[in-house]
Amino acid sequence: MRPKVIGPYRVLETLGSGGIGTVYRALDDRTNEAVALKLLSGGPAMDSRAAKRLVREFEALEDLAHPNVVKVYDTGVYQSSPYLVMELIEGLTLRDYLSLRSDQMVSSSSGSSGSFSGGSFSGSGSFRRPQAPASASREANSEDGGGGLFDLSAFAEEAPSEEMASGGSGGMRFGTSGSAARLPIPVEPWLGSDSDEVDPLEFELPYDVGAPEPVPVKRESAAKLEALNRPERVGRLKDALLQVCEALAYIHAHGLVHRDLKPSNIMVDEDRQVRLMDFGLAKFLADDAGMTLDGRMVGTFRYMPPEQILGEPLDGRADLYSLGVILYELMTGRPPFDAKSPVDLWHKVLETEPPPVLAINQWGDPQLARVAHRLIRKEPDDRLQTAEEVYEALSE
Ligand SMILES: Nc1ncnc2c1ncn2[C@@H]1O[C@H](COP(=O)(O)OP(=O)(O)OP(=O)(O)O)[C@@H](O)[C@H]1O
Repeated sequence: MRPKVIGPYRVLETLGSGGIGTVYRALDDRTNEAVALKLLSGGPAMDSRAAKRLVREFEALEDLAHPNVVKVYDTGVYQSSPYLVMELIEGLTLRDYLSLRSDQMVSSSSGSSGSFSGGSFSGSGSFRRPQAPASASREANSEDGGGGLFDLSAFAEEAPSEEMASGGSGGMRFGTSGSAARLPIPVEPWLGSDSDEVDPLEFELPYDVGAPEPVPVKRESAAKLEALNRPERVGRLKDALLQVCEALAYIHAHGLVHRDLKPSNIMVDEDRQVRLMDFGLAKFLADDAGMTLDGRMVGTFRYMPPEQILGEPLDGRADLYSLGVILYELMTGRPPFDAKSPVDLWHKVLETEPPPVLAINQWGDPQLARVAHRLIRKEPDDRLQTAEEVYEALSE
């Protein structure tokens, strides 16, 4: 049941639940300021592990101050569960933001000003946040029993694009898990079954991405490609990525690696300002390792670089790999590697090359495609090396 009061904060509504807790919209009774309060809510077996994660999240965040990094204000303990108070972001996750049509944007420019409009806002102008389908992560978590080596939620928790398209043109799923409702946000039908089979060798790429896989690549339908390649959407994508690069450059300069970069951890507010969220997995490079202290692997498998899968030491280039996966996905509507089990996925990530972005989306922006492929290289040394370099490559 939702608490009414947590410390000096009055809980107003549930914003959503993630792998380690629930986020509430709350009011600071002392200042009357609206905040986001993340309350840790793991089961008994998860308590100490989750508590450590939250404390780490807070420690990593408390001294950070950057316009593209969510601000942490306070922390505390409520009924034996730690909580974290942060800046309330009225906005959308990057994926949902990019699925807005241009007529839902007040300004259709690709610059950094403008705001959302249309069905995505309530009458008061405040924003109703789409809920990541959390059921998969919760189920996967319980399969793991909370005590295994791997957190299976990491495999399932990032909603595949199909989730977005599941409502067809009727709308997008909202609400907490188990109580999904519909709000009238039309969603781009990116994915579906009507794809062409295309031999990747037919394509001449404007850059070297290594030998393409000798398997047919499913090219998306013209309608889906048109939606993905709308110039206004591509402009929004580039603008958001540049801001993510600024945030990453900042946290990397502070010796932090995010470790769990994914579209749901990137939010865009009404002014198109991007915030990097959820530093629960960030750790100082000094005590870096692929596992948490108690030997549990953390992170979201789909966005995990090979070195993280292998439990090797990580640096900022691990986040750049994740950024590459995000970019690949947002350009093609599908992840570079997909599989039904973590083991199959790891095998693919470690051993195989993904289809070239432009083989799936032949009208995709070649510059963005090039950046994506330069980020998802298996060897960290072969990638663009810093967030600044990515910023430059995106600005060319
Ligand atoms: N500061 C914030 N302001 C507004 N909404 C937030 C804030 N932090 C989190 N949320 C929203 O609350 C929901 C749950 O967030 P949470 O970080 O717990 O989970 P997650 O990022 O979806 O998954 P995980 O924590 O497992 O990576 C998400 O929909 C997220 O967008």
